[in-house]
Amino acid sequence: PDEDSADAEPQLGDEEWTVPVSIGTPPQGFKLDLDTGSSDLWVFSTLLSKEEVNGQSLYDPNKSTTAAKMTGYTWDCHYGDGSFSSGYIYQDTVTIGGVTVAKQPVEVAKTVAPQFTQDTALDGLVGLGFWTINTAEPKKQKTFFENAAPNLEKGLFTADLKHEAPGSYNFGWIDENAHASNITYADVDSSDGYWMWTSPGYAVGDAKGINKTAIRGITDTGTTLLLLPDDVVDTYYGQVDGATWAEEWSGYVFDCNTTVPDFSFAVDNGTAKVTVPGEYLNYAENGDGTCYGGIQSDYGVGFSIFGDIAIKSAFVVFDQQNLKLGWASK
Ligand SMILES: O=C(CNCCc1c[nH]c2ccccc12)Nc1scc(-c2ccccc2)c1C(=O)NCc1ccccc1
Repeated sequence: PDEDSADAEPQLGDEEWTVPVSIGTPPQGFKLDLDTGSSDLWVFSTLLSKEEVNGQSLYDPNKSTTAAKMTGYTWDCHYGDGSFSSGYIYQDTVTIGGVTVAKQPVEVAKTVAPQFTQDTALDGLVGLGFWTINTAEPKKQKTFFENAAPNLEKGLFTADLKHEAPGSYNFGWIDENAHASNITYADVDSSDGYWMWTSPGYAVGDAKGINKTAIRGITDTGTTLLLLPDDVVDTYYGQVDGATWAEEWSGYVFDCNTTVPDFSFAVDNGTAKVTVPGEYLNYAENGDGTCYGGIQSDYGVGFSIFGDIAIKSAFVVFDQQNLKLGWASK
């Protein structure tokens, strides 16, 4: 049934993907970033001061006959890049990819960080992590997916992001035409509120065997890059001619003409693996002839982050019912 599918438009050179979301009655339309690394659904709103808005669409609860203020409720998000957003909460009807949730907590922004004001490509986020890291006070609220799941055929959603091309998210079903290989599943540990799993190892370039080292990390559509443990990062860049850690860019950079090797990570006992093409790992030009790597260190995070660069290299199943994460090539 293809009614439960949302097209994801790539923005800003694959920095993020947004999907069309409608909120309220009559429906107000927004471009929201589906984010498996957080659990708040928040949107730019008419409560924001003019200086904090830069063309984004603003949700106006007063114009929605189905909006109901959650009196006394607030929310307050802070992200690892130092960005933040906060405000009040209304319940309203939310539709994404043909799936509608009535009375979904919609966190309306009263304050947003400059990073969001400057990001004209998005009007907010749809958290698709677990409710345990939702920031609503005095009581945490469920995500759009957690509220929708009971009415879906299967308690799962899939991400099929593509390199510099529209991708798609499906809710409740797996599109067998969207993936080439069998789907290999890993166990999910949701105790920290993330889609946390452990890859048994990795390989650089076309190396046949894998370096058996556990990489514990989250699968996070809201983070652009692939943040990995220092030993893995050093081994990878050891095979990139001229790559160095540059203070001024606070990350690994290399000459833009450098041929960058693929990076593969294993799934399950290493039977299956996902290969990130070298092309995706030359992430951005710094403007001085050097390019910024798509693989960087996860130092200070506490776990690794399999961000968009990894996700767009595969067809990914987020199975909330069975706490499994499925990876397939496409
Ligand atoms: O927050 C999310 C997912 N939502 C992002 C929403 C968002 C935040 N600015 C945005 C800007 C545009 C669109 C979405 C977002 N994932 C996680 S789990 C742990 C960390 C973390 C903790 C400590 C240190 C580092 C990361 C992050 C993190 O901060 N990622 C973003 C990032 C990671 C690295 C560099 C930049 C950003």
